[in-house]
Amino acid sequence: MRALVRRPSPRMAEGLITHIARTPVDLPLAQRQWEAYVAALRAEGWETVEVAPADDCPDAAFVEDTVVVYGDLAVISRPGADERKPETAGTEEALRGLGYRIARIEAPGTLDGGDVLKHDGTVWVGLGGRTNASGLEQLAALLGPLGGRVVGVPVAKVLHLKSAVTALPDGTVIGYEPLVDEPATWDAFLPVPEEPGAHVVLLDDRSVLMSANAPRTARLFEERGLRVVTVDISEFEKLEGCVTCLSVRLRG
Ligand SMILES: NC(=O)NCCC[C@H](N)C(=O)O
Repeated sequence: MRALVRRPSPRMAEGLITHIARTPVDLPLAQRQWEAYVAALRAEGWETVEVAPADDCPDAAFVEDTVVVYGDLAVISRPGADERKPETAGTEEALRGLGYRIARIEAPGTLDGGDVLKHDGTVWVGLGGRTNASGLEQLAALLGPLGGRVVGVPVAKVLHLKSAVTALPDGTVIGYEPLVDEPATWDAFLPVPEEPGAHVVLLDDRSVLMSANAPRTARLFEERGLRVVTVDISEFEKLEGCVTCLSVRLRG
């Protein structure tokens, strides 16, 4: 099991914000938090592969947004924010080097990986923020032959679909309800009591990685029989990032 990561840019403090107010980022702390995030993945058995740094791109650490990986296919994204478009070249190079087939979202399509939630053959794509209808249609055409069924979901209250919802190993979709546009999209929707609790990275079929900033949600997951690993990512949360954005898991 491998995961792509990308170290934070020295310009990270200039990262984009859309829905929250800017508060100063502590860069040395962000760098330590990133190292600890990578160490947590490794401790859980994930080999981490670093995408070449993109130091001129303040948001480069949010590597998830640059690609959607499905089976042996890497769909290189076309980020909705122009500032982030140069981030994709390094991701493409890394995945080509790992042997993935490469496809690309082309203009006028835009799509951020953070808008794409996959579970068991269904691929929900958030529309309204960084991803547009053309990006969704292109992704659907690329994943359809591989068995991926793409479903559009409105996103207006937060940056990305996965800023609102993610899925537990059993497919239960979790979200902090005030920020979820249409909770009824999912049959198995579980509201969580804290905003940073809405994001999990699946480590294996009974373990999740989540922000240290959501202790009540962590207890809720433990009561459901999950093992919870926490990381402090406060400096990334100041830029609307969450645990999912900092890696791309490669399961193939
Ligand atoms: N997948 C994600 O949720 N990515 C977070 C990206 C945050 C970054 N500051 C941005 O606005 O693009």
